[in-house]
Amino acid sequence: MKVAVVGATGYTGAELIRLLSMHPEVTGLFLFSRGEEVEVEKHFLGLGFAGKVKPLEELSGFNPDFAFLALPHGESGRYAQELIRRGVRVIDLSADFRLPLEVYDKWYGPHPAPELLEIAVYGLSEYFCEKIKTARLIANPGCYPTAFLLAVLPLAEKDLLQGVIISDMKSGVTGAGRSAKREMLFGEVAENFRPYGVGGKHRHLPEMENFLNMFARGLRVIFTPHLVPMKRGILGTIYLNLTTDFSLEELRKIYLAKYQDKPFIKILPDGQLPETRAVYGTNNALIAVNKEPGGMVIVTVAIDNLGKGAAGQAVQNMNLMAGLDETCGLKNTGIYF
Ligand SMILES: NC(=O)C1=CN([C@@H]2O[C@H](COP(=O)(O)OP(=O)(O)OC[C@H]3O[C@@H](n4cnc5c(N)ncnc54)[C@H](OP(=O)(O)O)[C@@H]3O)[C@@H](O)[C@H]2O)C=CC1
Ligand SMILES: CC(=O)N[C@@H](CCC(=O)OP(=O)(O)O)C(=O)O
Repeated sequence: MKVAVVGATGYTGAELIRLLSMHPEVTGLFLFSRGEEVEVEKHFLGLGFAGKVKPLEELSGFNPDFAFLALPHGESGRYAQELIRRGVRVIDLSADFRLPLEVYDKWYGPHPAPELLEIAVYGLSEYFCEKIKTARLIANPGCYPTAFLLAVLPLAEKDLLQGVIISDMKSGVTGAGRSAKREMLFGEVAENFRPYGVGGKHRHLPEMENFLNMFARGLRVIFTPHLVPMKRGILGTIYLNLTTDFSLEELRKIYLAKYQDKPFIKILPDGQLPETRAVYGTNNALIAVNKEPGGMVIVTVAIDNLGKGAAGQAVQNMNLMAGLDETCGLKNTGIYF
């Protein structure tokens, strides 16, 4: 397969290069970004891929089987238009095709390609697998919503939840992208731990609620993200109220049954809890289910924001679209220490 990565000089771009250059079915990997043509090694010394990053203008003369858009919101939509018109299947890592138009406009501003929204499929691989297989345009989910939805949907889809869901999440700094921002400087982030977007202000809240509402009605989400002084990883602690009392054993059985044939989702046994180093570099999600004495369920979840939260899930979606095993090129990609 010939595959293009557009926005190859960013963090998710780098992770896509790492994964796609090792992928057994990718025979041609073509990289594009703003600026002059340069060797990949000039951007990412040691990444081990010997190609060049070409200027974005050259994308117009090129028809790959798949194009990954690793661009900022608003930019992706414009490139998707042109690629879809030429018959290229597109996996967009930005938020451009994740939400209904009126919700997108409210949180992100005017939509760059609203006419494509009707063909976009939300790329949460474990839940929309059949639609993903035949899709021309994938809206790859946000990192926090991926962790949240994987942790909550097994109970939501059985109508076992009520009231407010508290979603307390922490992310490493690569989640914020590679462009220079004062609040992401080493001096601001190192040995520091801070919340942000508190009080319903984070743009991943509507994404969580929109897809949660497809499976269960009447639930409200309180989402508080935090920035942790580490490079990659997301840890979520999610507090849930049940409609009926279930034992911990019964709850675990629901999760195990739901994800039994899902190779990237691991439900941890009693006594084990997720941690970010255990998913570093992988496409895995680790989930643990627990209950506190008052009856609330506490689901903890760990993913790599650049893995299952972005590039890993994007490659999983390409595998599904290409009719390959979904784990193709995604096994053994992690690092522990
Ligand atoms: N980082 C993460 O963990 C996650 C990111 N995402 C989403 O994936 C997308 C990429 O994220 P990430 O890799 O972190 O972002 P980065 O900021 O690290 O990289 C962005 C890329 O887009 C290019 N770019 C920036 N502005 C423009 C523009 N106006 N026109 C064309 N190209 C442009 C950059 O090129 P240049 O080198 O020229 O600046 C770079 O190649 C974003 O939409 C992000 O929200 C989704 C899930 C998780
Ligand atoms: C640490 C950090 O800043 N994280 C990002 C989320 C990144 C992500 O998943 O992405 P999308 O932008 O594609 O929705 C944030 O909070 O905005």
